[in-house]
Amino acid sequence: MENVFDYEDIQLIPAKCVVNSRSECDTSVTLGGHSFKLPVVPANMQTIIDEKIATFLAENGYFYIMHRFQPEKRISFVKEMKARGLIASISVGVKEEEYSFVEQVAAEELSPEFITIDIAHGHSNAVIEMIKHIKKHLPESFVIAGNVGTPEAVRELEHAGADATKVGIGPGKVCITKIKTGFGTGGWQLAALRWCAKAASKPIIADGGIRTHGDIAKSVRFGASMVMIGSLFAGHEESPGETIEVDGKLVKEYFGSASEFQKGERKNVEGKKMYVEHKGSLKDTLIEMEQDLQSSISYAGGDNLDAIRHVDYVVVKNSIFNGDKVY
Ligand SMILES: NC(=O)C1=CN([C@@H]2O[C@H](COP(=O)(O)OP(=O)(O)OC[C@H]3O[C@@H](n4cnc5c(N)ncnc54)[C@H](OP(=O)(O)O)[C@@H]3O)[C@@H](O)[C@H]2O)C=CC1
Ligand SMILES: Nc1nc2c(ncn2[C@@H]2O[C@H](COP(=O)(O)O)[C@@H](O)[C@H]2O)c(=O)[nH]1
Repeated sequence: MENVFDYEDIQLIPAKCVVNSRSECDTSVTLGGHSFKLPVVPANMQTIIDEKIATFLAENGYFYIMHRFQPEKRISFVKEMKARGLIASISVGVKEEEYSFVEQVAAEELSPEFITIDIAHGHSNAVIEMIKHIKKHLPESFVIAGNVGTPEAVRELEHAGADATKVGIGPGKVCITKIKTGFGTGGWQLAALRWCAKAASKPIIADGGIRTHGDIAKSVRFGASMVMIGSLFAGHEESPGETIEVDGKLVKEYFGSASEFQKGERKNVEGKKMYVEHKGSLKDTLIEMEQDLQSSISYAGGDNLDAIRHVDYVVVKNSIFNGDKVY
């Protein structure tokens, strides 16, 4: 790994515009045979998504991945989505009970369109075995496996049958893995994405570290088919996190899936809780993301996401914000 950089160190270089209006630019992406409005998916975390948000996203053409932290609700969730003609997209872990869960889903002939294997250290036999188990019992489901941070891991999970891999160990806003373990892609997530994408033969989902809408375009440039985002989606009216008032201002909680708040105990804690400013409706953020990405496409000199994948870039070490606050 010779070139190490992160989102804030990169600027994409504009190419001649070919559209008359940014509204001509198409931000849609295809994953698993389905087309989605944006290459963006809210993180499968309990303070980011719930059944109501998942339904809203599916009804409006956005990709979603439901979290796995209320395991008893997953079967009824899949049934409900199927009954409404919506895509079913759920998460699983790798513990013993998840094997029988997959078998139960198969026995009920539910076959969710997407299943994400969601663990911290995805380059493991536990994930490889779970990929094989899902592919055996639910061959129609598109399997996303992660998280990983190396080309070896991407290749191994793809070889085991994963249809996409999720890249990002430790770059998350509420992540403390890098501090507690010394490992991960925190601080060089964009370079890690590039490194992994070069090895991938299937789609890659960039996960964690997105702080601005421009970072979505940068992820696409460096090989992401889809971008998973937590903190930017926290704090909306609809967000499941608790709302509290601090100094007369409304804020909402956002906590890590490996935090004590998720786990209910202080064991192997690798996540923390923060409060984010209350920021209006999720719908408005999605619209703004789409407009900003349309603008990115126009700067890339094209009219769809593919244009971004081919633009030049410069590395401007830690200087692009020029002392400005991000927002
Ligand atoms: N993207 C990221 O950087 C990170 C994300 N997370 C998120 O936190 C949640 C909980 O993750 P996770 O703890 O993996 O899930 P689980 O608590 O479901 O653990 C999954 C299994 O993997 C084992 N395990 C966990 N970490 C390791 C490790 N480093 N080495 C070997 N075995 C391990 C666990 O056993 P045992 O607990 O006994 O070790 C358990 O059997 C997930 O949603 C995950 O995405 C967590 C950390 C980093
Ligand atoms: N190390 C940890 N990473 C976590 C935890 N909970 C979630 N995550 C990861 O963060 C991203 C979201 O990142 P953001 O920068 O957009 O906020 C999420 O998708 C997970 O991969 C955790 O407890 N510890």
